[in-house]
Amino acid sequence: MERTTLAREIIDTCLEMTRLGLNQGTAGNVSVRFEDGMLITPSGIPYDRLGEQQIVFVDGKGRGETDKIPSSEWRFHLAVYHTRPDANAVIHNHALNCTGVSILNRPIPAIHYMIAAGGGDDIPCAPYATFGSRELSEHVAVAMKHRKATLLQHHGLIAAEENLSKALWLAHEVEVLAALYLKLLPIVQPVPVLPSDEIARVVEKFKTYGLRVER
Ligand SMILES: C[C@H](O)[C@@H](O)[C@@H](O)C(=O)COP(=O)(O)O
Ligand SMILES: [Zn+2]
Repeated sequence: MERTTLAREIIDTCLEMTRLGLNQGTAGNVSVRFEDGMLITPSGIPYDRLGEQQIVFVDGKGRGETDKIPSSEWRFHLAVYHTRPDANAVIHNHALNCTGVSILNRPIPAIHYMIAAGGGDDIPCAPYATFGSRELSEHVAVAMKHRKATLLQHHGLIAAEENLSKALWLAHEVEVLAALYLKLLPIVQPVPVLPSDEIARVVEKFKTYGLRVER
């Protein structure tokens, strides 16, 4: 797809993320895989002021464009593309419930079968490191090796998928799971979870979900 079209899709995704209540202010960032690197939102610019020309290209080695400042989190976006060949879009936000669980420094367990949308039986929580740091990108690479989404301790969420609309859908699903988990925690501990073999079954079913008639 052409660069300007992808840049527009990135901006529309950012605006929709805010409309859905998944983010606030200039928090968060969005990218898509492009050529040997990625197109990514610039740092610190409100989404409703973004134009296509402000979206930044960063190559696979982390070299950006001289006249633009890429998101401070370009390192972890690149780390996800390196770690997950299936990912073409990465979304980061500070969704309230995801961030709440991240502060507790725990993964979201298999409280509902939709956990499988993240590729396994939990949404992990990558250890804290300063925003924008190489250390944070290394934690993200580990957490995302076997998952499509991870919490970032004391920070927020990352979701990666084959395209932007699926990545946004996943970010929304994880936020719903995080909200459910936070509601249940004061009522019952430990919160009941589904067994791993059931989640593995659902992960498999999701690979063809909506693509063929179930028999
Ligand atoms: C301090 C930043 O807001 C940090 O939280 C970063 O992770 C973020 O979400 C937005 O930073 P950019 O505007 O640099 O993408
Ligand atoms: Zn952030």
